This record gives sequence, structure tokens and C-alpha cells, in this order.
Amino acid sequence: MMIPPQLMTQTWATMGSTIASFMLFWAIFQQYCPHEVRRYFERCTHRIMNFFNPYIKITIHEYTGDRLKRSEAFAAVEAYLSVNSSKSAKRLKAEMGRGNNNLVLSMDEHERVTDEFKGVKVWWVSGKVATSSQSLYPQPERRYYRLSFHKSHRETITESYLKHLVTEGKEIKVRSRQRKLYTNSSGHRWPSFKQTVWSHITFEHPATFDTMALEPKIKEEIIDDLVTFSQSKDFYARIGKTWKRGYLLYGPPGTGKSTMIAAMANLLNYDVYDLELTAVKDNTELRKLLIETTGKSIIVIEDIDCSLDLTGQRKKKADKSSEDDKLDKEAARKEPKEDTTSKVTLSGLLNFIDGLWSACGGERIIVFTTNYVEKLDPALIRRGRMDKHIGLSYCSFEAFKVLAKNYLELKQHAMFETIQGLMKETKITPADVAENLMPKSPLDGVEKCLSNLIRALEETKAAAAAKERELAADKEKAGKESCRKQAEKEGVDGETAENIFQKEAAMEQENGNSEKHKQKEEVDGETYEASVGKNEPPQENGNCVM
Ligand SMILES: Nc1ncnc2c1ncn2[C@@H]1O[C@H](COP(=O)(O)OP(=O)(O)OP(=O)(O)O)[C@@H](O)[C@H]1O
Ligand SMILES: [Mg+2]
Repeated sequence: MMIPPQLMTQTWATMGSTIASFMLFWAIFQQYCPHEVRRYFERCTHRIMNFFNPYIKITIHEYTGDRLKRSEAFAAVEAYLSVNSSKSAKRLKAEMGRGNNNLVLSMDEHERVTDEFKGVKVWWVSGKVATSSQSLYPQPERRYYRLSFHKSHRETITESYLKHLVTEGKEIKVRSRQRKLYTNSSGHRWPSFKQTVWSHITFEHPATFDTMALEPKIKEEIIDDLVTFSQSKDFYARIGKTWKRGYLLYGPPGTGKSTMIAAMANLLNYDVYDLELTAVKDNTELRKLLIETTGKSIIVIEDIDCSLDLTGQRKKKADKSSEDDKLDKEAARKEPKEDTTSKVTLSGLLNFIDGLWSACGGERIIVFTTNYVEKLDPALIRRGRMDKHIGLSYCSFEAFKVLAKNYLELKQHAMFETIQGLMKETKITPADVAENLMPKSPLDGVEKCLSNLIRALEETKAAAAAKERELAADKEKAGKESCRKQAEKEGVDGETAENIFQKEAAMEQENGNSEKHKQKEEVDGETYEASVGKNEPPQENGNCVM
């Protein structure tokens, strides 16, 4: 049926005037209607529209609660959509992916994509909430993802789809993420919302347990321990323990403590948080740093004995007399000075390791390294805090063989016997062995590198012998001197004093020998665990795990 042109014009004119009247009415309503009434009308309109709208919406915000932490659900959805949306979305964002050789795509803001699950169609929209420009601090972008689906599929979506989405999202995240090395930046004391307390770079350390020079048995034990930990989520939940484990790595410089941390991270595919304790202002900041760490990570505190004066803080407090306290207070009143030193206390650190806050996140390893294990407060390294103590020591022949295989691709060589003999007699760190095995020019062959190592071993041996001789001479000199002084006091002449000294020295040696013999008998009967249980680092070449 044809509509006459006259009627058509009339209809358009009526429609135009209706729209114009509505807009005028709306403008007056917006301007003159009280805020409360307007809000009431808006709520009513919403309710009416919701009644007729058959679609349900679920919003997942980037920051939840008091915005201390990025929402894990948001991260999982982001990862899930990065794979599932890149096929259908038209506007995508690209970020560098794992290994720095591929780009990871994700949906751009205000983009809409469709997903299908068990025949049910759902829609995802990404968005951003506008932040107040009047705020004192720069606010972070508050992003969100919104899921829409028909109300008839409510059960399928809430019970199965969301679970599937989180599981898959987490797996994708682990597969595609770039592992990171974090450090606490001392530059920003109190970060704004946009800054985080940790700054990071991509973690690319190449060390693995295969390249580490360790006795095979110990290496296997450590690997087993780490892998068992990473697979024990249910076990930890069952026994009511937080899913975390502490490792104390101790030993002389250059024995591979830092290298082992990198090998651990590479084995478990974890991020590394390198915590610089001296840059942490106080216990509150330490807690904030802990909250901001994610699961699947290793938190490292290197050289814990030097980081802060944690060893004596408890004792010092108790030792201080009330008189000293008064003097301190008076001095502080007279000249209040700005305190730039860290106020982290031992109890703050203990809480960091196993206080209530340490439970957030889960799947975390805490590693302390030290050169002087005996200096540490026993409370800090007791089992439950530092569950496993790994003593890394001078290079053993077994460890040397690993390095020879890595550096020179050698399994056996005629010069190995000499090296083995020298290694029994002297102490050399894996770092020194590694340095000597490193070819210094393209022409350096296997023999050259091995003879470099032999020379280094001989030099170390000679230096150790010279030092021992020097010490003995010093001791002898001191002994003679004290004897002479004694003789002078008693009025005996020089020659007699010399004789007295020689006699005393001979007696001392005899006593020393019998004492040594006694000690040897005792130690032979003692187990190895008992001797290292006294917190004494192993003196022999080789490592130990407790
Ligand atoms: N057990 C080892 N296996 C393989 N390489 C090692 C080992 N120990 C040391 N190295 C080599 O020596 C270098 C120094 O080692 P690393 O930094 O791990 O020592 P460290 O024990 O952390 O020393 P420090 O106590 O001074 O921090 C490393 O770059 C590594 O190449
Ligand atoms: Mg180190």
C-alpha cells in the first residue's frame, strides 16, 4: 500500500515536534527538578527497563576492595580474552610476550566480542571508569570487563562458564607471561595509586640446575623438594599451613647462592622479588610490599646478615639501662634529626615471613642468603620460617666435573687426576673454578683452560700454606714477647727466659697434640647432621642440605 506524500510529510512533522517537545521537557527536568527526585525517576526507569531486559550483566573490576591489589579475576579474564578475543575483536592491544619474541594481543577498551560455551552465546565488553580529576593523587585507570548473557542460561554461566574461564585464564597467563624480576624502589616512599611499590624488568637469568656445580645427590634433593612444594597445594590446605616455604642459602662468597635462586625460579617458572631491606622505611611498608607480591614467586633477601642490624635488636633493647634511655630521649628532644635509616625490626621481618599477612597470595618461596649463618638470630632461621637450610661450600671434584662439562664439554681428561688431588688439599670456590675454565681467547683449548685451573689451585694452596706459616710465626713472636716481659718482671736474664719459653712451647705442643687426638676421637663418633646442626657451615669442600 502506497502512503500519500502529503500524509508522509504530516507524520514527519508530528514526529519532529514530539521529539522537540520531549527534549525541551527533558532539559527543563534536568535543570529544575531537585536532585533527589531526578535520582528517584532514574532508579524507577532502571527498574522498569531491567524488568523487560532479558540479559544479565556481570562486571569484573580491575581493582577490588580498598584497591590494595589488582583483582585476580580480572587478570584471569584478561588472559582468557587475550586468546579468545583476538580472533573476533577488531581493535586489539599488543604487548611483548614471553621470551621477547612474540606479541600478546588483548582486547582494546570499549571493544565488544562474542564467546560461545556449550552452545550458549555470551558477550564481553571492556571499559574504563572515568576517574576524578580533582583528586590529590593521580588515580589509576579503573578498567573493567562486563559479561552479558541471556537470563535463561544463568545456571550454565554462573556454575560452569565462570569456573572454566578462571581456570583457562590462569593457565594462559602462566604459559604466555613474561617472568619478571622485581625490586622495591627506594625513590618513591609513598606511592600514588598509579605507581606500584615494586618496579620490574623481565627476568632472563640463564642459570638452571643443569648448569649448577653441585653434587648430584644434593642437586636431586633440592629439585625434588622444590617440585614437591609446587605440587602440594592440596596438602598445605589439608594440614592448615600457608602454601609457602623458606630456604636459607649460606656459604662463602662465590659458591653459587644467587645462581641457585635463579635456577630455582627457572625450574618452577616463578617471578623473583628481590627485596632490598635497607630501602624499606618501616614494618608497615614491609607489609605493603608483601601484599603487592603475587603467587608463584620467590621473595629474596640477599645477605640478610648485612641488610639490617637484625641480629642484636632484641638483645640491645633488653641490655639498655633506663639511664641510657633517658639520655637518648633528651638528645632527641634537643636536636630532632631526620631519620633516613630503615626502621624495620626483627619482629617486623618475622611477621613478614610467617605472620597473618604472609598467607595472602600463596605459592611463595622465601629465600635468605648469607655468608655468616652463625651471626643470624635463631628465631629468624628456625624451621617453619626457613624450612630448608642449604649450605653451599667450596668446589668439590664432583662439582668441578659439572663445570668442566658445561664450560669445556669434557667428561674425562688425563689432567682430571691432578685436579682431583689438588682439590682435596685446597679450598677454591666454584666461581674461581668457573673463571679459570673460561677460555680467554678463541685459541684457548681444553688443555690451556685446565692448566689455568691447576695453576690457580697451586697458587691457592701455596698462599694458604704461606698464611699458615705467617700465623704460626706471629703466634711464636707473641709468645716470646710475653715470656720476656714475664722474665723481666721476675728478674731472670734473657737466656734463661729463652729457655723457659722453649720449654713452655714444647709442653704446649704436647698438650695440643693430646687435645687434638681427644677431639678427633669425639668428632669421629659424631654424625654430620649433629655437627652442622650447631649452625656451623661445612668446612670441607662440598655442600650440605638440612
Ligand atoms: N655452584 C655453582 N655452579 C655454577 N656456577 C657457579 C656456582 N657457584 C658460583 N658460580 C659462578 O660464580 C659466579 C658467582 O656466583 P654467585 O653470585 O652465585 O655467588 P654467591 O654465592 O651468590 O656469592 P656472594 O655471597 O658474594 O653473593 C656466578 O656467576 C656463577 O657463574
Ligand atoms: Mg650472591
